[in-house]
Amino acid sequence: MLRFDVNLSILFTDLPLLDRPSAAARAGFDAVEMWWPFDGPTPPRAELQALRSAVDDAGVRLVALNFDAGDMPGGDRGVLTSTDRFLANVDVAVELAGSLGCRILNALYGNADDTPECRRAATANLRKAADRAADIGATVVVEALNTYENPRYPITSSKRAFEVIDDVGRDNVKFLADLYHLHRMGEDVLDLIDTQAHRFGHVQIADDPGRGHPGSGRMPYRAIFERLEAYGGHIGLEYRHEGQGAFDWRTA
Ligand SMILES: O=C(O)C(=O)CO
Repeated sequence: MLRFDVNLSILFTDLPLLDRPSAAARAGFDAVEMWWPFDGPTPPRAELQALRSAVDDAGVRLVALNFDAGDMPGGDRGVLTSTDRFLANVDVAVELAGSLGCRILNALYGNADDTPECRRAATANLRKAADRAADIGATVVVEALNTYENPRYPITSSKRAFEVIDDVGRDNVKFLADLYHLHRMGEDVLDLIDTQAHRFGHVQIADDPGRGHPGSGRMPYRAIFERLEAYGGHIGLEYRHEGQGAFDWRTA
């Protein structure tokens, strides 16, 4: 049986952050995920507690959380190679995730040049994040993004993401298979699932073109969902929906 969660950083965005968990629950979702929702790596404890309460009170489960990734609306896509900022966030993010039973933490690589120096920093910082995440039994995931919407992001294929993961060499560092980004980059997502699903730490979906709900584009979602039955983890709904809330195509 497929388990879906809704990404509250791209859906329900017509509502204030703290109202989104309960809106997701009312829409029939029991699991949520989000990009780092705070300004900066170390928000005030009161803001962290307010988010915990909003998730708990809504009766939904946080199943995935991004580490601090900078100004996402402004085009940042991670701070992994900005060592001081990334490491300042690791304890905070892991503590927040742990307090909510969240076991997936997404470390976006950042708009960094793919130089040997950046690769060394990313590898070292992912190891630190992985070792801290292991304290709560969590997995750190590495995501590939498409170049059309993320022109400065260097991890743009499953192959390059697997290289990053292999360099880190930690069992709890795995791949975030965002099928929309990968399909937009021309990857055969059906073959990827067939051959690499054992390396997936998390899956996110949207349709291509348009990044709308499954069925709004040309991706083979019937075949994708058949193959994901064996995956077992949550599938993050990370699509755009122009109306209020989240369009739940499953009930369409
Ligand atoms: O920035 C995006 O498009 C993402 O998918 C981040 O997880």
